[in-house]
Amino acid sequence: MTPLLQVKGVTKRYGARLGCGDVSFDLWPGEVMGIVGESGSGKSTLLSCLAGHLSPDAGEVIFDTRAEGPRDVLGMSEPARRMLGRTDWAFVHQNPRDGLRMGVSAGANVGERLMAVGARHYGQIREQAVDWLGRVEIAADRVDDRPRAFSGGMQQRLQIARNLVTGPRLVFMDEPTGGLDVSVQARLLDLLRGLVREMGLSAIIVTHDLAVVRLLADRLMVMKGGHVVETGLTDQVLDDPQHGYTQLLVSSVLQV
Ligand SMILES: Nc1ncnc2c1ncn2[C@@H]1O[C@H](COP(=O)(O)OP(=O)(O)OP(=O)(O)O)[C@@H](O)[C@H]1O
Repeated sequence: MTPLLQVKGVTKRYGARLGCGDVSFDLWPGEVMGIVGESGSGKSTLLSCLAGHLSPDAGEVIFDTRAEGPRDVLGMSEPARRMLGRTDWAFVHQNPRDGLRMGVSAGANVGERLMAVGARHYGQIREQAVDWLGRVEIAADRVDDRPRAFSGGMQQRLQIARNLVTGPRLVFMDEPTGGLDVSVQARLLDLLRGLVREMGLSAIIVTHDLAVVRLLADRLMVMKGGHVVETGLTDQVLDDPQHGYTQLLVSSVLQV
């Protein structure tokens, strides 16, 4: 089996400051990788490098594309990478406003992703959009409402529907439950877990919240000061942390 994503020695500096240093791992089809660490540990920098939003100073990111097999993401042209972002990849932002079009209806937010991959039949697009709204627990009679009229939790669920409707192979998530009330977070996590399992999604999830990775991630990477200090199966790392920093993180002594 070919890894879905191969990350080799990814390093990003901001001037003299290290964003992330020499990060390497393979992500396998259907696998969910969690990236945890305190604020400033390099999680977002790494995610941005992997998703092609930032150019690393060194390293390779190779993605097994549906159309052409393994391709070097960093060497791709911008249009090719944008196409990947509309087809094989999805990105769920912490703030739904960064991932939604606030000026168009909920149905259009979901439907336009289908159109971007070639869907043309209006009736079918609308039907699929309503179906997806239902899957993220948004009632069909809200299909014509704009996201602005939705609560934070609903906006996040809409962003998830918009991202998953085209059946991506890899979903990047940046603090998907951040900024939501605790009760809303729990519901969203349940929903996400159901979708990840049902669709056999591969995902990379950056979070501060160990409960999120406990529920969603098969494997965990712990970052500190831009470096990966520990990696392993989620339950193993959380139940029997080897690195002192992970032990602090798990015992919640560290404020993350
Ligand atoms: N645009 C930037 N310019 C300069 N330094 C940056 C920039 N973005 C991040 N950094 C630095 O890179 C390091 C890693 O930051 P990064 O945002 O990746 O961490 P993080 O783990 O995602 O933190 P948080 O959880 O707070 O988002 C930090 O030292 C940060 O100050």
